[in-house]
Amino acid sequence: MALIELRNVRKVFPTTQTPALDNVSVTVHEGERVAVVGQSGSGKTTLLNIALGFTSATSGAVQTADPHTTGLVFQNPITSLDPRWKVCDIVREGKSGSSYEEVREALENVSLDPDVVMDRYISDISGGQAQRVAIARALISEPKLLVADEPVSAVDVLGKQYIIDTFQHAHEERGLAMLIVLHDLGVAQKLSDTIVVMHEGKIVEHGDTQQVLTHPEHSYTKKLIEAARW
Ligand SMILES: Nc1ncnc2c1ncn2[C@@H]1O[C@H](COP(=O)(O)OP(=O)(O)OP(=O)(O)O)[C@@H](O)[C@H]1O
Repeated sequence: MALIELRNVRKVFPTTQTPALDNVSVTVHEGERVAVVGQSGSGKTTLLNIALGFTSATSGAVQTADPHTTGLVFQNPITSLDPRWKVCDIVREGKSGSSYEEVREALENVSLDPDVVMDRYISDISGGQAQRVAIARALISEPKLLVADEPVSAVDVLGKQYIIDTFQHAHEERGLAMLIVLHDLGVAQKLSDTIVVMHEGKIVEHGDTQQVLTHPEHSYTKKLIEAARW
């Protein structure tokens, strides 16, 4: 069953002439992990916003994610989380009626020490820690699907590994499906079954992640892989 489906989607923002998305088709099936990669401005965030129903498509067919079974992680944890809230309240917000123990466990699952961070304000933790708090909030309700925009961008190498482990664990244990925007092809390789390569609003390559990354067909994908070696 499809959790998200975009078919031949086109998006033209009123203020710009060039389409942000041009004939884009992406499906996320139950238990499937789909990574969207491409350089800045290629349309990745627009694709997520349409998949979530936050932005409407100019044309094409869209089955949006079910908000009741979807966890969300936005691009910038510092601006997407209210700095006046405590960590424990942010995480609790992810599941109404969640207990103290559940909040502690959700923080432990992203390798944050609840004793250290629970009562801190978002303004008093690092960007990388805030990103992990956002992930704890998204996963506390054990959603079927995770939609995330650059969830590892603000974290250091170790933090990145913790997050990869958390996502992998949720996928293996309970079949978490994902639609995830990533800059880092190495992370995409570890975290996705299917990869979508975007360039200037178009999908230039789309298929099995290992196949695409080891045998890219499009020159743009080859360039991205080449650039990632540095
Ligand atoms: N609200 C908007 N109004 C007008 N143009 C927009 C709007 N949002 C995005 N765009 C344009 O659509 C194109 C795709 O933007 P989008 O944010 O989807 O790219 P992206 O791949 O997510 O980039 P990044 O990696 O920098 O987040 C860009 O040219 C951008 O300027």
